[in-house]
Amino acid sequence: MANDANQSPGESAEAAISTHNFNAWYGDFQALHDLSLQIPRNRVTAFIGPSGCGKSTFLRWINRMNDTVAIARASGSLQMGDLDLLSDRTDVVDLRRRIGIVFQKPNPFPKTIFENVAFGPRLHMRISRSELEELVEWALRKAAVWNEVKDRLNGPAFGLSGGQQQRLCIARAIATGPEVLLMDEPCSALDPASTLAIEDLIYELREQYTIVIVTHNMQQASRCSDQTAFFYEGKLIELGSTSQVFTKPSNKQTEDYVSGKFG
Ligand SMILES: Nc1ncnc2c1ncn2[C@@H]1O[C@H](COP(=O)(O)OP(=O)(O)OP(=O)(O)O)[C@@H](O)[C@H]1O
Repeated sequence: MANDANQSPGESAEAAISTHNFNAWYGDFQALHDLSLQIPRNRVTAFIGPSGCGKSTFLRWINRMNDTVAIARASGSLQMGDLDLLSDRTDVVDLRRRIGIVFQKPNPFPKTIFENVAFGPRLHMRISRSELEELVEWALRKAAVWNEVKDRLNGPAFGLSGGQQQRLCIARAIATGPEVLLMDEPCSALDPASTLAIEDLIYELREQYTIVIVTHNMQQASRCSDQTAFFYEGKLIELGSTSQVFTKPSNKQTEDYVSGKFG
């Protein structure tokens, strides 16, 4: 794997998501301050920073998970192309089809392996049974888990290992044809072999998807991302190509964090 060190982050590639002067609160507590950044299309962007710095909050605003948090509010702009991600008029069901999310702990539905992947397409698309079967196979192949599950598609998803369940969740997320995949510490519950499998997958998937990964694992950010954003106390401190942020950070706080002095 290689980082895209020659790209000027967020500038030379077209932006999939852009935010300007974005602020977010939980009640009176301001969790994010004046964020302005671009997430380039078909790249992997890593969000790093110590616990509580607002990484997940930002991710949750991107696909409106915070709609269920009564005390959450935001200001500023957050756009996917022309689509205003903060508008009350935005169709949130369609938005979540376009922006998939994979969580820290694999969370398959209590259904069969097949039904986990078929769920989203059934909700969003009108397709025949044979088209659905093809789509499920395509998504499971793309998520690099097909060979392990092809003979047990009607078996329970909970019967899979943690790493397999997480790849199943990735298959479920891509089956509806999203443009963006958000991953909130997707490997933190996995063993090293499964982690490496998911990292390889993330790097391959970027050819078709825009990926944002939140991670506490510095090696992981440097292995599988093109650009890295360092957050601290709700502020974006530094954004650059991953190789620059890890080898020549321009900010002292970034340097201390990536070198393990705090966090
Ligand atoms: N539902 C909520 N209600 C109130 N405060 C919240 C809520 N969710 C998060 N916060 C607060 O917002 C701040 C940012 O939290 P967030 O989860 O975004 O941080 P994070 O950088 O993702 O942390 P971690 O790396 O530990 O997951 C923290 O101070 C947290 O306590």
